[in-house]
Amino acid sequence: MNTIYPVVWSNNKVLLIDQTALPSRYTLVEISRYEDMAKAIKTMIVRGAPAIGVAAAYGMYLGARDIQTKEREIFLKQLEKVAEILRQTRPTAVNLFWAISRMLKTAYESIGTVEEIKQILLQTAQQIQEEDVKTCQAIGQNSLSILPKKTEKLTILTHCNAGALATAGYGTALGVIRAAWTEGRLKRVFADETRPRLQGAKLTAWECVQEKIPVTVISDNMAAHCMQKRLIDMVVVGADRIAANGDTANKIGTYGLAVIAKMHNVPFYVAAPLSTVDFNLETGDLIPIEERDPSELYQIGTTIIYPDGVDYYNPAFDVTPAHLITGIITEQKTVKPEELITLKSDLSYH
Ligand SMILES: CSC[C@@H](O)[C@@H](O)C(=O)COP(=O)(O)O
Repeated sequence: MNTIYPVVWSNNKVLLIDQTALPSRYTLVEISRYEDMAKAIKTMIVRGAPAIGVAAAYGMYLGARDIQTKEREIFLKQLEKVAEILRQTRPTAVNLFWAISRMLKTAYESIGTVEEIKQILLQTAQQIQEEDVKTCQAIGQNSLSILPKKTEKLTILTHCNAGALATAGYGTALGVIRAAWTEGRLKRVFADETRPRLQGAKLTAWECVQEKIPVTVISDNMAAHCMQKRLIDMVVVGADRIAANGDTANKIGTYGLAVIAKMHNVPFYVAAPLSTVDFNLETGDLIPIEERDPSELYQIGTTIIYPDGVDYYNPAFDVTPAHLITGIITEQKTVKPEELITLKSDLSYH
């Protein structure tokens, strides 16, 4: 079950759950203009690769809606500008670019008046959103066959938030966890806190509490200890962009987790829709890595926690090499990273 929808189309505007306010406040932000959607993506009011894609698709419609022309060519030219602003928001999650390309392709291929094209764009954004929920549910179902075979219930560790909040609903890594919970296979989730923005502690833990899934939050540097103590049966994480060879960009800290999982023989799975695979990139070192403001590191609330005079480096993502990944769980099936290429045919929007 899942009743958390981070992006909702209602009364001609988009409502976003403000993920920067959770878990202390549950508030909705209304978005009626594409510029505000771009800002919401950049400031992480909405975040998580598939959710960013859905938000950008609605952003494209909002931008299209405000274009004041009946001339198709002028309309398409202005829509390209909307696309460019939305593309500038976050560089790593490929779902953003995938959704924008799909919306643009739809506009170019639609016949009819500008007003009719606008309506088709709204329908396409809604379709992207509906497809994503189904995709996540399929990922959850496909994961049931790869869950470690044990008579006892499983403890699964996850990093960051790849849940309903990070998708259109249900989640990818948390979709796997939801499916295992529903099947009675799950004992408990271990959620990495996920410095510096704490998506694990704030968002994954919040989602688990909503669904009454037992959750233990640990700081990131406790994961190795937990694996050494054999507290963890499996690791499952989401992805922001997967290269053709299976190298996977995900929230900073994922790579370290994969290294220690390998060291302790704990299976390490990536759960992601095919819209997160970028077959244009041969290997993970070509994936652009977002660097965010250093205040995310040195400031907790309004308190500065580092001394003056230090330098900062704040990459938001890292790349886990394919050889550390046990399998990639997609909506079609679970594959070894080197088999990912066999699923290529479905990807017409990159
Ligand atoms: C299903 S979401 C997968 C990833 O997007 C998620 O693991 C992640 O890294 C999110 O990063 P964020 O910076 O919070 O957008």
